[in-house]
Amino acid sequence: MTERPSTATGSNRNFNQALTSPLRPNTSGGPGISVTGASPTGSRTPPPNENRRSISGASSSPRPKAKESTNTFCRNITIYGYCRYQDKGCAFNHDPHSQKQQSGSGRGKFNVDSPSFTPATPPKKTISPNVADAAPFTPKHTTGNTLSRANSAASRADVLGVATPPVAPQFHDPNNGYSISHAVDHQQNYQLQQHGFDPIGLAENNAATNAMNAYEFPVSQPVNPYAQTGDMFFPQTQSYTPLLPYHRYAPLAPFPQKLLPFQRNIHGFFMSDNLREELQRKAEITLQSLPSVTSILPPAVEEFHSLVPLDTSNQKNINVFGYPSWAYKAFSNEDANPYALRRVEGFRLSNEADIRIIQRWKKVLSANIVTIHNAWTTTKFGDSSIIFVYDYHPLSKTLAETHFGPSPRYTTPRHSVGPIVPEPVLWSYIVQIASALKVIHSAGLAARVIEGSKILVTSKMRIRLNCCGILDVIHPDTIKTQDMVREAQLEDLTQLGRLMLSVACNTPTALQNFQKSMDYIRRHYSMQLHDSIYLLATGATKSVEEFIKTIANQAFQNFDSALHYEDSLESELSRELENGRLVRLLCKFGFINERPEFDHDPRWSETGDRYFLKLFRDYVFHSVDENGQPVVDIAHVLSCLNKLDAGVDERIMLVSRDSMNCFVVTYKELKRQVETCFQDLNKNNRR
Ligand SMILES: Nc1ncnc2c1ncn2[C@@H]1O[C@H](COP(=O)(O)OP(=O)(O)OP(=O)(O)O)[C@@H](O)[C@H]1O
Repeated sequence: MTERPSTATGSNRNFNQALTSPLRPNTSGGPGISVTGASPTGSRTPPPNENRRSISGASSSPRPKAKESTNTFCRNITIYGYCRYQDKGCAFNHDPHSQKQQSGSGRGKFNVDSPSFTPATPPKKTISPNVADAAPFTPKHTTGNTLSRANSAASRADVLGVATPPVAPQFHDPNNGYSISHAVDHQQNYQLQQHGFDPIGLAENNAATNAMNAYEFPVSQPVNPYAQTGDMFFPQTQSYTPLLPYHRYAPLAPFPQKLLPFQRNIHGFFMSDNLREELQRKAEITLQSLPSVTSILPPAVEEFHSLVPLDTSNQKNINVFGYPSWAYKAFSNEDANPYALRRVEGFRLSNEADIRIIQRWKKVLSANIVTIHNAWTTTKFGDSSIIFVYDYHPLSKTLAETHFGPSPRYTTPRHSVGPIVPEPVLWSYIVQIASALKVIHSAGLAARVIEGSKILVTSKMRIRLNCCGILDVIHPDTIKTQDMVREAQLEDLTQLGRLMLSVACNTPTALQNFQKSMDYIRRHYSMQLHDSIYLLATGATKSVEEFIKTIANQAFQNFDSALHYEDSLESELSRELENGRLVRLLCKFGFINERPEFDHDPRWSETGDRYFLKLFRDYVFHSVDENGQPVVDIAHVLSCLNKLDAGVDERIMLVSRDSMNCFVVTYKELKRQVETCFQDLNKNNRR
């Protein structure tokens, strides 16, 4: 479908009023310019005087005042060449000669019959040499039309994210010889009157219209295209001032593949499949539930319900806490969010004050610690248990499962004598755990859970200390004094060394033969890593601050990797940014298109502005090529929707399904129609 310029755009003002029936050609020359000639009814359009008569209900031409009747020439004669009421009581003047005299002698000095103007002195034919030094003309304001022209030429390039040079405005309609530049000028004048410099026009405009102006007057009229009064899809934000054309994609670095400037694959528009899959799996596992008939768990514990066990084995292990412990996922009644409940089985709280230390743990916030929220005792499990509430991290595994489980992440490489676990992985673990310990020790607490089974791997290289605070509640005697806390902090560092020894040697029993394990590390890793693990594991490191100084170079490396990862996530996010807007737009279309009835009007979605939106939907989704084959082109869809959302001035031609009518409209007008229709639907539904 080719885009055709409108043949008249000067009288857009009455567009909405003119659309009483979509099938009636728009003879007023509004933005929906009809290209058909005949009225659908085939009847003659009544003369204006006749119209007036039928509306007023009188049986003859309206009776003018006495003075008017003698002077005023009948308009029916001017327009139709005759007046059918001339001899039936029409009181206007029907004498063409008297009219000529009137126009010749009366109001206007110049008319079509006036002789052409001939200057008395012929103009000088030479141009002053000073003209060459005159300053070049620079337009004061950039208007939307400039943008529109560039956009129409770059329609596909826009959506493909290809930079296009500005296009010279060389539009011409060969059929009627009407230069589009005239239309553009009319349109421009109209816009200037309506939105640009006419204060009344500005005052009358609503936020939706202003939103469009953002693209016409990017510098002088910065307004928020998202701010639309009373629109639940675009909540109003005051502080945001857009200056860019929002319908164009601008990909952010880093770029995973090197493509030529004109190339763009479909993944360029959306987030990567891997990330999408990971997020979807996390969502899926978060929402997983157990059928209540098969569950032996209580239906609810305090405010938490829908408990799902997280343990992968049902063996009771008392190694860490001295009591068996179990982990469950559950949803809160209060905020509907998922949490991880840690139940310590068979524990009886002897002193209420012991549980208060959780208040101090709640304030320990670190990216490498699983945040604790609450703790209480319960008998809901048929025994006396204590429950600790933590953040839930879906799809996480413990460090022990990751490295020593049935399917470890790192295995002995074939034909290789190198280390099993890469050194950067070990440094990443060390830096992250040291960072968590720094926060905990600064708060005057000790972690006491530096164990493979109590460290969660929540994404590829991201680890968090789990179960912090539990030992402080169930064994309060071990941290009664400052010295005891200090000792526990040193023990944290020793445990870190031992854990890293095991991970580096890829066996949980590495400590049993300490010397042999250290030899392995010396052979396969750097001296810095060897020395760090040795000093930690032997208890020679006296504080976490001291330790952090010795690994500062590794901490910076880790920091740099984290920033790179953040960049790539931001790049992924930017690809989804536009999609959110487009989904909201499609939702609006869904509300409007094909609506069976609104306001007791079964034809609502087929008439007025809605008819244009229906044809636009056909243009976007139901186009066919020259062979009648459906055009399934997502770039076309994205391009159209983005331009509609931005409300650009580019024109498109919409053709009715029977091909009997076609209309030339701009995206800007369509956008206004979407807003109007949606607000109509929404006017009684402010929730
Ligand atoms: N906060 C949490 N968010 C999500 N999953 C968790 C959370 N805490 C624990 N898990 C998961 O629950 C499972 C059991 O955790 P747990 O700490 O009991 O490990 P374990 O190996 O069973 O240890 P133990 O033998 O000491 O009971 C693990 O797979 C772990 O990933």
